Amino acid sequence: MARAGASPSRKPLIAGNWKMNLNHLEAIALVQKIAFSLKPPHFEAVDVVLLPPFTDIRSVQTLVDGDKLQLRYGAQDLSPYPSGAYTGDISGAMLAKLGCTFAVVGHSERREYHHEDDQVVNAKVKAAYAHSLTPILCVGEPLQVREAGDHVGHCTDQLCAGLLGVGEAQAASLVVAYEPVWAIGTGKVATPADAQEVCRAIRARLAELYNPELADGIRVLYGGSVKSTNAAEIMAQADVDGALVGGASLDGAEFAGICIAAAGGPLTG
Ligand SMILES: O=C[C@H](O)COP(=O)(O)O
Repeated sequence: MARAGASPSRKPLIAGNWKMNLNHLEAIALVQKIAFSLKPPHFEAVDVVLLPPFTDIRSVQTLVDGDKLQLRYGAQDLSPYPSGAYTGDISGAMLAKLGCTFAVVGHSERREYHHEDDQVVNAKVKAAYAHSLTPILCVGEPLQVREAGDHVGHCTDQLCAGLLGVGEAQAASLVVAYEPVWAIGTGKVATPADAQEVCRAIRARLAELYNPELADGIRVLYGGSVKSTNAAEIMAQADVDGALVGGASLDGAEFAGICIAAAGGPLTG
């Protein structure tokens, strides 16, 4: 969807974070359904990124390569380390070899359940760049921070910490996702104005960290209970360039509906 004032480099992006759902056979079925539901003009208008569990990535790669699908894919996390004795971890190099082009970093579920602090998030951002993966850097406030009115500062502080030591050349390809923790998986979607307030503040902080032109080209997504029925109004906001979708990305028709909304609506003619 062409949004007034948005830089052309901010092509809308819809990313489906499957979280810990779907085995590799279920993954194949979902990718086929999404691919069937979207047509070439949609892909001209929106970038569609799938973020399966690690165990599904090879299957997704085979399908995307074999059927020449215009879908991109990536990982939900990566190790901050390049290789070695880190049991259970997956390196950026392994993901790049599987054709991944994106990696989520700093999702609130990693911060909460795996105790990932800003330093770890920053190391993972750098690990992603080291392997030519685009980090989708997640920031977002818990409910008590929102209720105290400190949500903007909380998110921009997380942004700065995540980008410590990241230079302009790398930051130019960054994707940021604003996900208020209270809106994730709860059905409590932020209002379009809530999303715009924080996404605009994120862009303003990026302009301070780097420069206004670079900030104007960076995609800032909203995430939290996005569905096909609310996607268009959220993405109509000036500083919201797409969505990081959780639950609704597990339903092929629903996820395709979100992508179509981001592409400007159903095809005509
Ligand atoms: O990564 C995705 C977000 O956590 C949003 O999840 P949700 O769409 O289920 O609320």
